[in-house]
Amino acid sequence: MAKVAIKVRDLRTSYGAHVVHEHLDMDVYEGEIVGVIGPSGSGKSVLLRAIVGLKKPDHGTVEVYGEDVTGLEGDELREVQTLWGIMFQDGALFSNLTVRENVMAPMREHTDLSKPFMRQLADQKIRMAGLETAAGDKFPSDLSGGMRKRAALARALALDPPILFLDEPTAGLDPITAGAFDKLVRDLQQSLSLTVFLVTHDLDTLAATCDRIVALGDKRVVAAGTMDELRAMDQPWLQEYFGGPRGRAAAAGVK
Ligand SMILES: Nc1ncnc2c1ncn2[C@@H]1O[C@H](COP(=O)(O)OP(=O)(O)OP(=O)(O)O)[C@@H](O)[C@H]1O
Repeated sequence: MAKVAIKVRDLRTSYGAHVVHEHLDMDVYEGEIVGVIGPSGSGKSVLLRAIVGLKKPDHGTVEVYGEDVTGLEGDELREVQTLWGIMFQDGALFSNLTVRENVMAPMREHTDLSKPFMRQLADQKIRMAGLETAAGDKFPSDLSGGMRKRAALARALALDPPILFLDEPTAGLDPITAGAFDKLVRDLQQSLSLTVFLVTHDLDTLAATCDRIVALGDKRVVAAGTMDELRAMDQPWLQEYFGGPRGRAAAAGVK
Protein backbone atom coordinates (compact mmCIF):
# COMPACT_ATOMS: atom_id res chain seq x y z
CA MET A 1 0.00 0.00 0.00
CA ALA A 2 1.22 3.49 -0.82
CA LYS A 3 2.71 5.59 1.95
CA VAL A 4 0.65 8.34 3.52
CA ALA A 5 1.93 11.75 2.38
CA ILE A 6 -0.54 13.87 4.37
CA LYS A 7 -2.23 12.67 7.54
CA VAL A 8 -4.86 14.83 9.23
CA ARG A 9 -6.22 13.72 12.58
CA ASP A 10 -9.02 15.05 14.77
CA LEU A 11 -8.83 18.47 13.14
CA ARG A 12 -10.91 21.31 14.49
CA THR A 13 -10.94 24.72 12.86
CA SER A 14 -13.20 27.69 13.49
CA TYR A 15 -13.75 31.36 12.86
CA GLY A 16 -15.11 32.86 16.05
CA ALA A 17 -18.15 30.83 17.04
CA HIS A 18 -18.40 29.23 13.60
CA VAL A 19 -16.87 25.75 13.68
CA VAL A 20 -15.76 24.69 10.19
CA HIS A 21 -14.20 21.29 10.96
CA GLU A 22 -14.63 19.00 13.96
CA HIS A 23 -13.04 15.55 14.42
CA LEU A 24 -11.87 15.57 10.81
CA ASP A 25 -9.54 12.71 9.79
CA MET A 26 -8.06 12.42 6.32
CA ASP A 27 -5.20 10.64 4.56
CA VAL A 28 -3.63 11.51 1.23
CA TYR A 29 -1.42 8.78 -0.21
CA GLU A 30 1.85 9.40 -1.94
CA GLY A 31 1.51 9.65 -5.72
CA GLU A 32 -2.26 10.00 -5.89
CA ILE A 33 -4.53 12.78 -7.07
CA VAL A 34 -7.20 13.16 -4.44
CA GLY A 35 -10.23 15.27 -5.25
CA VAL A 36 -11.82 17.07 -2.31
CA ILE A 37 -15.52 17.76 -2.81
CA GLY A 38 -18.44 18.88 -0.68
CA PRO A 39 -21.18 21.47 -0.58
CA SER A 40 -20.31 25.14 -0.77
CA GLY A 41 -19.08 26.26 2.64
CA SER A 42 -18.24 22.72 3.82
CA GLY A 43 -14.66 23.78 4.44
CA LYS A 44 -12.67 22.50 1.46
CA SER A 45 -10.54 25.62 1.09
CA VAL A 46 -10.15 26.03 4.85
CA LEU A 47 -8.93 22.43 5.05
CA LEU A 48 -6.33 23.18 2.40
CA ARG A 49 -5.29 26.30 4.32
CA ALA A 50 -5.09 24.38 7.59
CA ILE A 51 -2.82 21.75 6.02
CA VAL A 52 -0.41 24.30 4.56
CA GLY A 53 -0.23 26.37 7.73
CA LEU A 54 -2.29 29.36 6.59
CA LYS A 55 -5.11 28.63 9.06
CA LYS A 56 -4.21 27.64 12.57
CA PRO A 57 -6.27 24.68 13.82
CA ASP A 58 -7.90 24.85 17.25
CA HIS A 59 -7.13 21.19 17.73
CA GLY A 60 -5.73 18.13 15.96
CA THR A 61 -2.63 17.37 13.93
CA VAL A 62 -1.39 17.58 10.38
CA GLU A 63 1.56 15.38 9.42
CA VAL A 64 3.38 15.61 6.11
CA TYR A 65 5.66 12.65 5.36
CA GLY A 66 5.41 11.72 9.03
CA GLU A 67 6.49 15.14 10.29
CA ASP A 68 4.07 17.04 12.49
CA VAL A 69 3.65 20.42 10.78
CA THR A 70 0.71 21.60 12.89
CA GLY A 71 0.95 25.20 13.95
CA LEU A 72 4.50 25.76 12.65
CA GLU A 73 5.51 29.36 12.32
CA GLY A 74 8.41 31.46 11.08
CA ASP A 75 11.49 29.62 9.77
CA GLU A 76 10.08 26.18 10.60
CA LEU A 77 7.01 26.87 8.48
CA ARG A 78 9.15 28.34 5.69
CA GLU A 79 11.21 25.17 5.64
CA VAL A 80 8.27 22.77 5.25
CA GLN A 81 6.66 25.08 2.70
CA THR A 82 9.21 23.83 0.16
CA LEU A 83 7.42 20.45 0.27
CA TRP A 84 4.39 21.84 -1.53
CA GLY A 85 3.26 24.23 -4.19
CA ILE A 86 -0.14 25.89 -4.01
CA MET A 87 -2.37 27.15 -6.77
CA PHE A 88 -5.05 29.30 -5.19
CA GLN A 89 -8.56 29.63 -6.53
CA ASP A 90 -8.02 33.03 -8.17
CA GLY A 91 -4.41 32.30 -9.17
CA ALA A 92 -3.18 34.87 -6.64
CA LEU A 93 -0.46 36.07 -9.00
CA PHE A 94 1.33 39.31 -8.13
CA SER A 95 -0.23 41.74 -10.59
CA ASN A 96 2.79 44.07 -10.61
CA LEU A 97 5.21 41.28 -11.55
CA THR A 98 5.65 39.54 -14.90
CA VAL A 99 4.82 35.85 -15.14
CA ARG A 100 8.54 35.01 -14.99
CA GLU A 101 9.01 37.17 -11.89
CA ASN A 102 5.98 35.51 -10.33
CA VAL A 103 7.52 32.08 -10.90
CA MET A 104 10.85 33.31 -9.54
CA ALA A 105 9.22 34.70 -6.36
CA PRO A 106 9.29 31.40 -4.38
CA MET A 107 12.87 30.78 -5.58
CA ARG A 108 13.94 34.20 -4.28
CA GLU A 109 12.27 33.47 -0.96
CA HIS A 110 13.58 29.96 -0.44
CA THR A 111 16.89 29.64 -2.34
CA ASP A 112 20.19 31.44 -2.94
CA LEU A 113 20.28 30.63 -6.65
CA SER A 114 21.74 33.23 -9.00
CA LYS A 115 19.28 35.40 -10.88
CA PRO A 116 20.19 34.03 -14.34
CA PHE A 117 19.73 30.47 -13.09
CA MET A 118 16.38 31.38 -11.51
CA ARG A 119 15.29 32.87 -14.84
CA GLN A 120 16.32 29.69 -16.61
CA LEU A 121 14.41 27.52 -14.13
CA ALA A 122 11.38 29.82 -14.28
CA ASP A 123 11.29 29.53 -18.07
CA GLN A 124 11.44 25.76 -17.73
CA LYS A 125 8.42 25.80 -15.36
CA ILE A 126 6.55 28.16 -17.68
CA ARG A 127 7.01 25.70 -20.54
CA MET A 128 6.10 22.75 -18.30
CA ALA A 129 2.81 24.50 -17.59
CA GLY A 130 2.15 24.66 -21.32
CA LEU A 131 2.94 28.32 -21.93
CA GLU A 132 5.35 29.78 -24.49
CA THR A 133 8.55 31.16 -22.98
CA ALA A 134 7.47 34.60 -24.28
CA ALA A 135 4.52 34.51 -21.84
CA GLY A 136 7.13 35.01 -19.10
CA ASP A 137 7.49 38.67 -20.10
CA LYS A 138 3.77 39.36 -19.79
CA PHE A 139 1.86 40.67 -16.79
CA PRO A 140 -1.05 38.63 -15.41
CA SER A 141 -3.53 41.22 -16.72
CA ASP A 142 -2.29 40.54 -20.28
CA LEU A 143 -3.20 36.85 -20.06
CA SER A 144 -6.42 34.92 -20.67
CA GLY A 145 -8.01 33.11 -17.72
CA GLY A 146 -6.59 29.77 -18.88
CA MET A 147 -3.11 31.23 -19.28
CA ARG A 148 -3.28 32.80 -15.82
CA LYS A 149 -4.08 29.37 -14.36
CA ARG A 150 -1.07 27.92 -16.18
CA ALA A 151 1.13 30.74 -14.89
CA ALA A 152 -0.11 30.04 -11.34
CA LEU A 153 0.64 26.35 -11.86
CA ALA A 154 4.15 27.22 -13.06
CA ARG A 155 4.67 29.21 -9.87
CA ALA A 156 3.35 26.34 -7.74
CA LEU A 157 5.97 24.09 -9.39
CA ALA A 158 8.79 26.62 -8.89
CA LEU A 159 10.59 24.69 -6.14
CA ASP A 160 9.98 21.19 -7.57
CA PRO A 161 7.72 20.28 -4.65
CA PRO A 162 6.55 16.67 -4.24
CA ILE A 163 3.05 17.85 -3.27
CA LEU A 164 0.71 20.13 -5.17
CA PHE A 165 -2.39 21.82 -3.75
CA LEU A 166 -4.88 23.04 -6.32
CA ASP A 167 -7.94 25.02 -5.24
CA GLU A 168 -10.65 24.88 -7.91
CA PRO A 169 -8.16 24.85 -10.79
CA THR A 170 -10.79 24.80 -13.55
CA ALA A 171 -13.26 27.29 -12.03
CA GLY A 172 -14.19 29.95 -14.57
CA LEU A 173 -12.66 28.12 -17.55
CA ASP A 174 -14.63 27.07 -20.61
CA PRO A 175 -14.98 23.27 -20.94
CA ILE A 176 -12.28 22.89 -23.59
CA THR A 177 -9.73 24.96 -21.69
CA ALA A 178 -10.71 23.16 -18.47
CA GLY A 179 -10.25 19.77 -20.16
CA ALA A 180 -6.79 20.76 -21.38
CA PHE A 181 -5.89 21.90 -17.88
CA ASP A 182 -7.10 18.59 -16.40
CA LYS A 183 -4.88 16.74 -18.85
CA LEU A 184 -1.92 18.95 -17.96
CA VAL A 185 -2.40 18.21 -14.25
CA ARG A 186 -2.63 14.49 -14.91
CA ASP A 187 0.44 14.50 -17.19
CA LEU A 188 2.52 16.52 -14.71
CA GLN A 189 1.42 14.32 -11.83
CA GLN A 190 2.61 11.27 -13.72
CA SER A 191 5.87 12.67 -15.08
CA LEU A 192 6.87 14.28 -11.77
CA SER A 193 5.30 11.62 -9.47
CA LEU A 194 3.40 14.33 -7.64
CA THR A 195 0.91 13.92 -4.83
CA VAL A 196 -2.01 16.22 -5.60
CA PHE A 197 -4.69 17.61 -3.27
CA LEU A 198 -7.31 19.06 -5.56
CA VAL A 199 -10.37 20.98 -4.36
CA THR A 200 -13.05 21.03 -7.03
CA HIS A 201 -16.73 21.22 -7.87
CA ASP A 202 -16.03 20.10 -11.40
CA LEU A 203 -17.32 16.60 -12.08
CA ASP A 204 -15.36 16.37 -15.33
CA THR A 205 -12.15 17.15 -13.45
CA LEU A 206 -12.94 14.45 -10.90
CA ALA A 207 -13.61 11.91 -13.62
CA ALA A 208 -10.59 12.84 -15.72
CA THR A 209 -7.92 13.31 -13.08
CA CYS A 210 -8.68 11.94 -9.62
CA ASP A 211 -7.60 8.54 -8.31
CA ARG A 212 -9.67 8.97 -5.18
CA ILE A 213 -12.27 11.37 -3.88
CA VAL A 214 -12.83 12.65 -0.36
CA ALA A 215 -16.19 14.26 0.41
CA LEU A 216 -16.62 16.79 3.21
CA GLY A 217 -19.88 17.37 5.07
CA ASP A 218 -21.05 17.82 8.65
CA LYS A 219 -17.64 19.38 9.46
CA ARG A 220 -15.71 16.22 8.63
CA VAL A 221 -14.98 13.62 5.94
CA VAL A 222 -18.24 11.82 5.16
CA ALA A 223 -16.93 9.57 2.39
CA ALA A 224 -13.67 8.56 0.72
CA GLY A 225 -13.11 6.24 -2.21
CA THR A 226 -13.15 6.03 -5.97
CA MET A 227 -15.79 7.87 -7.97
CA ASP A 228 -17.67 4.61 -8.50
CA GLU A 229 -17.58 3.84 -4.78
CA LEU A 230 -18.85 7.28 -3.83
CA ARG A 231 -21.56 7.16 -6.47
CA ALA A 232 -22.82 3.92 -4.94
CA MET A 233 -23.00 5.34 -1.41
CA ASP A 234 -26.30 6.00 0.24
CA GLN A 235 -25.52 9.57 1.26
CA PRO A 236 -28.00 12.27 0.27
CA TRP A 237 -25.56 14.94 -0.92
CA LEU A 238 -23.45 12.43 -2.85
CA GLN A 239 -26.57 10.99 -4.47
CA GLU A 240 -27.66 14.46 -5.54
CA TYR A 241 -24.17 15.42 -6.70
CA PHE A 242 -23.41 12.30 -8.74
CA GLY A 243 -26.99 11.42 -9.64
CA GLY A 244 -27.90 14.69 -11.35
CA PRO A 245 -27.58 15.14 -15.13
CA ARG A 246 -24.06 16.61 -14.82
CA GLY A 247 -22.96 13.74 -12.62
CA ARG A 248 -24.32 11.17 -15.04
CA ALA A 249 -22.65 12.89 -18.00
CA ALA A 250 -19.29 12.94 -16.21
CA ALA A 251 -19.67 9.29 -15.28
CA ALA A 252 -20.32 8.39 -18.92
CA GLY A 253 -16.94 9.87 -19.83
CA VAL A 254 -15.07 8.36 -16.90
CA LYS A 255 -11.42 7.49 -17.67
N1 LIG B 1 -11.43 34.26 6.64
C1 LIG B 1 -12.61 33.79 7.06
N2 LIG B 1 -13.29 34.39 8.05
C2 LIG B 1 -14.47 33.91 8.51
N3 LIG B 1 -15.06 32.80 8.01
C3 LIG B 1 -14.43 32.16 7.02
C4 LIG B 1 -13.17 32.61 6.50
N4 LIG B 1 -12.79 31.75 5.52
C5 LIG B 1 -13.77 30.81 5.43
N5 LIG B 1 -14.74 31.06 6.32
C6 LIG B 1 -15.95 30.25 6.51
O1 LIG B 1 -15.57 28.89 6.63
C7 LIG B 1 -16.53 28.06 5.98
C8 LIG B 1 -15.83 27.16 4.99
O2 LIG B 1 -15.30 27.95 3.94
P1 LIG B 1 -14.54 27.32 2.72
O3 LIG B 1 -14.10 28.47 1.86
O4 LIG B 1 -13.51 26.38 3.17
O5 LIG B 1 -15.70 26.52 1.99
P2 LIG B 1 -15.63 25.68 0.67
O6 LIG B 1 -16.11 24.32 0.97
O7 LIG B 1 -14.27 25.80 0.05
O8 LIG B 1 -16.71 26.45 -0.21
P3 LIG B 1 -16.82 26.79 -1.77
O9 LIG B 1 -17.09 25.47 -2.43
O10 LIG B 1 -17.98 27.69 -1.85
O11 LIG B 1 -15.52 27.42 -2.21
C9 LIG B 1 -17.56 28.99 5.35
O12 LIG B 1 -18.68 29.05 6.19
C10 LIG B 1 -16.85 30.31 5.28
O13 LIG B 1 -17.77 31.37 5.39
